[in-house]
Amino acid sequence: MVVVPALGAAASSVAGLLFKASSASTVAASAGLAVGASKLSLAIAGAIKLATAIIGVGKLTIIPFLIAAIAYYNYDLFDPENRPFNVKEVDRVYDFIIVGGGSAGSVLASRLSEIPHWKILLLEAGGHETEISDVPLLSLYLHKSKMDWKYRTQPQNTACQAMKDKRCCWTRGKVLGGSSVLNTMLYIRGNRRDFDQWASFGNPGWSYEDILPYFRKSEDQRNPYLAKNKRYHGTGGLWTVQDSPYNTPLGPAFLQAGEEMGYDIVDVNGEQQTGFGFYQFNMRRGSRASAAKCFLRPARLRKNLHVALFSHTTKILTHPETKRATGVQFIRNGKLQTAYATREVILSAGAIGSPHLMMLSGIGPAEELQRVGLPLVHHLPGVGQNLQDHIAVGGIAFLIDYPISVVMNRMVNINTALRYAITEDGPLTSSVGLEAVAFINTKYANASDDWPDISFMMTSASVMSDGGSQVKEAHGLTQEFYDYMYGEVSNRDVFGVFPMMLRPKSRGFIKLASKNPLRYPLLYHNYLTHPDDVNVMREGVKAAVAMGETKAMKRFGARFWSKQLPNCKHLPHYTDEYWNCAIRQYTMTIYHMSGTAKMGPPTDPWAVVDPQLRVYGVPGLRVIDASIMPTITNGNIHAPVIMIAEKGADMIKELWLTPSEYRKKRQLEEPLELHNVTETLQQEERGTTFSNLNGNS
Ligand SMILES: Cc1cc2nc3c(=O)[nH]c(=O)nc-3n(C[C@H](O)[C@H](O)[C@H](O)COP(=O)(O)OP(=O)(O)OC[C@H]3O[C@@H](n4cnc5c(N)ncnc54)[C@H](O)[C@@H]3O)c2cc1C
Repeated sequence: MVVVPALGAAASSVAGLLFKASSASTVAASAGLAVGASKLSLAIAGAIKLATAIIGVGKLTIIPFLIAAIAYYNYDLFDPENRPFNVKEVDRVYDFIIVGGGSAGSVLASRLSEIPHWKILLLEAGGHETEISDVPLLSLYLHKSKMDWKYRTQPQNTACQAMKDKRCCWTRGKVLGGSSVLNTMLYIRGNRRDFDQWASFGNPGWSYEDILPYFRKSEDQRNPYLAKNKRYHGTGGLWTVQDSPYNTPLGPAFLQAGEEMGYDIVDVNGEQQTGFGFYQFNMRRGSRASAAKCFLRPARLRKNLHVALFSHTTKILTHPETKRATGVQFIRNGKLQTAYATREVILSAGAIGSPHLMMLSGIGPAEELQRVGLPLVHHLPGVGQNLQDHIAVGGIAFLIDYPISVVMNRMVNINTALRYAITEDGPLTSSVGLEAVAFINTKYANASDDWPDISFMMTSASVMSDGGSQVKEAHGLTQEFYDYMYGEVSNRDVFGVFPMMLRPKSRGFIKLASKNPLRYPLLYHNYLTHPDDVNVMREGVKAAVAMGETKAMKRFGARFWSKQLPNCKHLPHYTDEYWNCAIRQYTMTIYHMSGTAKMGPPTDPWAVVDPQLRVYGVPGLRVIDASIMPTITNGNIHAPVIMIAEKGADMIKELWLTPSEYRKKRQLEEPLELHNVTETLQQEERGTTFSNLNGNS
């Protein structure tokens, strides 16, 4: 907890109000406790100041009250497992330097610092997460805040035509925990074929059977029914996975709609991906379980881990002859500083940050570096290429007749704030209304493959549910577009479906804008430039609209908000031509940028890292984050990123520990469940069935 000595008037009065209103006033009557209470009061006021400074004041009037309530009722703010310490001074030399304390970087710092004789430095450009970033319903308030890098793509005419300047907003976390602090916490692992395909590209060790133990390793599955399925799920890991504590009647209805459409109800992270199911979330007791919280906090007392916040890395240092990565330069407290790594530098700066930093350090396409006047260290044409993302179409909403959906001005009030703070449930634990998921096949997918090409993200809310205050801003929609399309249905009860295209064939890229490390790179999304993507996306939209016609959804009076989009009005509604135009207007990123430093064999000229995630031609440098995906996985990518980091950490240990040290560590780590799995597999080989363990049955 950061305590800010000079209190703002609003902060003090909310903290005071809370003390008066609560039974604590009686307790505080005792002199000893009064001291503690005044410390708590200071802490509450400090938390309010910090969170409002980061997120912005006045966006939501309930915020100061909510923070005060959380700080007051939440014992874990004072728990020893609190935020990691931010080192005052960075030492000169470490064994490993990790650049970027995001999803992957948090896992790596945690796992590598398990080895007491290794000294680790974690450099993060942002600061700490706050009480407000913990609240699932409010995650959209974090977009465009100080925790967001606030990237915008270059204007292109294939997508995002309804956005300001025709530029898509690419939110990325600039905070310890990275994008895991801003994301919607959906826990989806992808499809076994994704990883088998990675292996088939020439990446041994990355097949589904190879990587499945790493998913289980980090997982702490809190749904007892799913946890029984030990082949697919782990318990006792650092990363909590739980069901949503809050659902509306629309979630179960959506599953019934799936059955009407002929799909199974499945555990989408289990045996079969195709089908409908409730989402699971990376939450712990209703609050965000960010990568920083789950992986770094348990390591905060380790002396061999130095976490340096507000440290913007500007360059990877390399040896002039061997090209070996020797350290990094970074800006902290306005000063350019240097730290050296005796073993490895690991880039975990994300799919934009990692290739950007490589190019700034002379590692990338030679002609690109020459263009901006940077000296070449190593020519690697694939750096910044192969950019992939998942897109959906925004604004697909269905009006309903009952006051049951997530309408923000009804959901966020003093009662729900107190309920969240005291009982850790209620509407504020809803991840912006996301409730259920479907993996379906359009006519372009082979249904017998169980490799669906569209995912429905079902929400009990849509763009109009907050009266145009946050979603519109986060997505960068123009005011005219919002007013024309949704003005008349602002704050009405609706549910929404985002049809997300799972395996895009279009590829974007990242270029340097300048050799100044503080200037953002140029981002080219290239969405919908491949005709197959247009076809799949269009069919996905048609399927989403059809879903609203099921009996299960009609029970609520569901009717598609069918107003024609301003740029497509000239085309007959509901035709393929109309939808082909519509998908280019409110094109919505699902924030899954990946692939910009892809893994591949030495024979692949576009590969940036080898299957051990070591950068080709630059010894001592690895990339471990979303950038290394050769192809994007079939679903939201956070769980795969955590898996990549778990596997990456293990490969580093295997290289640098002696074989006996490594074996000992693995034996200690291997959780009980893995033994059970081996046993179960042996039983299966002997002919016993698996069905009693299968969460889908
Ligand atoms: C709004 C949003 C919603 C999402 N929702 C979901 C979801 O519900 N489910 C899901 O599966 N996925 C979701 N994702 C995607 C998922 O969160 C990301 O793919 C994942 O977090 C990426 O992890 P990473 O480690 O590659 O990068 P990040 O987590 O982005 O980490 C990169 C870190 O590096 C730091 N950094 C960058 N450059 C530098 C530098 N030069 N010096 C120092 N530090 C630097 C950054 O500040 C950041 O902390 C979402 C993402 C966003 C943004």
